[in-house]
Amino acid sequence: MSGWSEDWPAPAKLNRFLHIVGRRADGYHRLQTLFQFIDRCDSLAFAVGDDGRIELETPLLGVAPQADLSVRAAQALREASGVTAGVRIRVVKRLPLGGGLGGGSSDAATTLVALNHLWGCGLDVDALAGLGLGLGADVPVFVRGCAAWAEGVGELLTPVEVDEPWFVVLVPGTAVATRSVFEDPELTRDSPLITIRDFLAGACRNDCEAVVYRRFPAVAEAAGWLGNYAPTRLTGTGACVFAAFASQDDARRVCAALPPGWEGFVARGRNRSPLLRRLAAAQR
Ligand SMILES: C[C@@](CO)(OP(=O)(O)O)[C@H](O)COP(=O)(O)OP(=O)(O)OC[C@H]1O[C@@H](n2ccc(N)nc2=O)[C@H](O)[C@@H]1O
Ligand SMILES: Nc1ncnc2c1ncn2[C@@H]1O[C@H](COP(=O)(O)OP(=O)(O)O)[C@@H](O)[C@H]1O
Repeated sequence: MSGWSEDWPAPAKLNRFLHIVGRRADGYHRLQTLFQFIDRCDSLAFAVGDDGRIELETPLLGVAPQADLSVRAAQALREASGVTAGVRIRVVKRLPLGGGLGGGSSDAATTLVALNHLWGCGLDVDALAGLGLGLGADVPVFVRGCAAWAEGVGELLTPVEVDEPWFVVLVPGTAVATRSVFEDPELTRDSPLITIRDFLAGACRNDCEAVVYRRFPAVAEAAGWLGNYAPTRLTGTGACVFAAFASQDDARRVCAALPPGWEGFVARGRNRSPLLRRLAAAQR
């Protein structure tokens, strides 16, 4: 086995808005959303081996190693590329599970991009994004690494450049299962299509909020508290909520005022994922 690689970042994302605009024949919901990265990341390291085994050194509580999205990504890449090498994977987890920050999807994307390089698979970014889509709807945007306007179930991506504010992100102590939100009979499923111009004019929201705030009072309470400082929105299907601020100092002041026992952090919006910079450095 070779030594451990240096760290590879797996950033979180925010859904700056999320509209549900219809449903596919297979029951999946068609969305419109804008994905932007934030500079809050899990960190992954890899030790390539020649015994063909894919192993996770850092299993998550409640997730079997074989079900971990980093392991599933490594397996998918090995099958698609035909390489016979193995790998040990180490994840320093900073992103909450079931928080709507896409941590699992981002871990999968970073594994695909890093191992494509470390194993020398030679797949191009379209092939990696295609593999990622088989693991989760949010994986392709993390593989491509550009903030994006997304349609379909999140796989039809158009890169965008939008403002990169400082955000306060609150992490209510509860995980929201994406499936349970999409199954709720009261979910809005018929939002009209909007344009990027509508988004820029502020004509957007997150259609999951009513359902999530009703079912998870702790999320509603977090949104209510942050809403006293700035317009607040749910990311994805939650549980995290966020608000934008003009400066890091403004965002820090709000975070410093969090009630005791509440969790939150300050992070900067990013149109380019730090994963792209890391890959470029590895290729130099
Ligand atoms: C809606 C988003 C927005 O970012 O929510 P978050 O998960 O980030 O909160 C994501 O696209 C979520 O993508 P992902 O987290 O990969 O969802 P999956 O695990 O594939 O979906 C879990 C279940 O939710 C339902 N589902 C998911 C996505 C979708 N567009 N329509 C659906 O109906 C399906 O029943 C699916 O089996
Ligand atoms: N490496 C991983 N990191 C986080 N969650 C994972 C991972 N692998 C599998 N999962 C599973 O995926 C679920 C959703 O993960 P996550 O991406 O954190 O939430 P969300 O999709 O709400 O942003 C988790 O609750 C967990 O069961």
